[in-house]
Amino acid sequence: MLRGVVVKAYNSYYYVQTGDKLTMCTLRGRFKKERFSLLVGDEVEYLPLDEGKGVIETILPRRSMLKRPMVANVDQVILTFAAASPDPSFVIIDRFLILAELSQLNAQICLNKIDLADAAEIGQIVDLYRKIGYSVLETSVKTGQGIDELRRQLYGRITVFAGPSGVGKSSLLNAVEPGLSLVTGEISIKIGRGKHTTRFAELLPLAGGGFVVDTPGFSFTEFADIVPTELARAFPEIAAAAPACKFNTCLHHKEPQCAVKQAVTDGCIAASRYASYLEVLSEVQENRKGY
Ligand SMILES: Nc1nc2c(ncn2[C@@H]2O[C@H](COP(=O)(O)OP(=O)(O)OP(=O)(O)O)[C@@H](O)[C@H]2O)c(=O)[nH]1
Ligand SMILES: [Zn+2]
Repeated sequence: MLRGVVVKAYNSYYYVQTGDKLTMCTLRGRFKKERFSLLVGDEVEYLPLDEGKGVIETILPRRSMLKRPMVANVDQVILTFAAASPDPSFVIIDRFLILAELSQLNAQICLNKIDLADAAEIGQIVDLYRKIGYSVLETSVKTGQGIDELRRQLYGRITVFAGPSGVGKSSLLNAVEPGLSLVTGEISIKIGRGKHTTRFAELLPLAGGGFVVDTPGFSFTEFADIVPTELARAFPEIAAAAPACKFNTCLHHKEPQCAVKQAVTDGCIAASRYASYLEVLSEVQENRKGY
């Protein structure tokens, strides 16, 4: 029996990667009776047959599951932004972070095109997010800065790259591993019914082990599903301050004796983060009125 990771599901075959070998597997019949849905990212044990074929006998327990796209065992999302061209925006960074947090993904920030930016300005952004507890990697495909570190972050893990269009996601991946081309495109961060992608996710294996999820039009669970009182959970520093609010249903907006608003006044919570929180809160509240 061999062990591997399902990298692609197509025409009732599961393509299982073991080292640099790809095996075209079918699923043992009993799984079909159980209506078990095997996902890209699942770890399996299979019996190898002739001609690069095999039969999947065991599915190992899942560590995590991302719903849209359906991928098992995603270890991290690398939220990529540009230090310039397009200019970074706090609210866009925060929107991506909210979506990652609500999908319970371990989020890292990558600030690319660092060669184009003013160091002091970028330092402010980097410090703000590091203080909250996010890891921020500064990279440049042009000068090679941070590429080795990014490569180390990817090895041995299943990673989703996300971020606005044109920030350099494909370029970064190509710098990490020449020849690997990611089908990218802007994530839908619109409110309401998002676009559905019909193409299934696929895992791209990296030479040093680990995989990158190739997901065109990738969208996290959308804001539409959020209950207003749960939004604060997507902001680690707001969630940390909230227990000291007078009301346990506090939305940190108009309520009196709000510890979050106090922390913003004291400078403990960044004003830009609180502004992003309020912006998304009002969208979430507006959205729920339609139901
Ligand atoms: N100066 C500079 N330019 C970069 C860097 N990384 C990428 N670029 C350029 O930025 C442009 C966009 O890069 P892509 O890799 O296509 O961006 P993407 O995020 O994959 O874009 P989508 O496919 O639209 O999601 C290209 O012209 C790249 O050459 C960098 O570190 N520095
Ligand atoms: Zn409050």
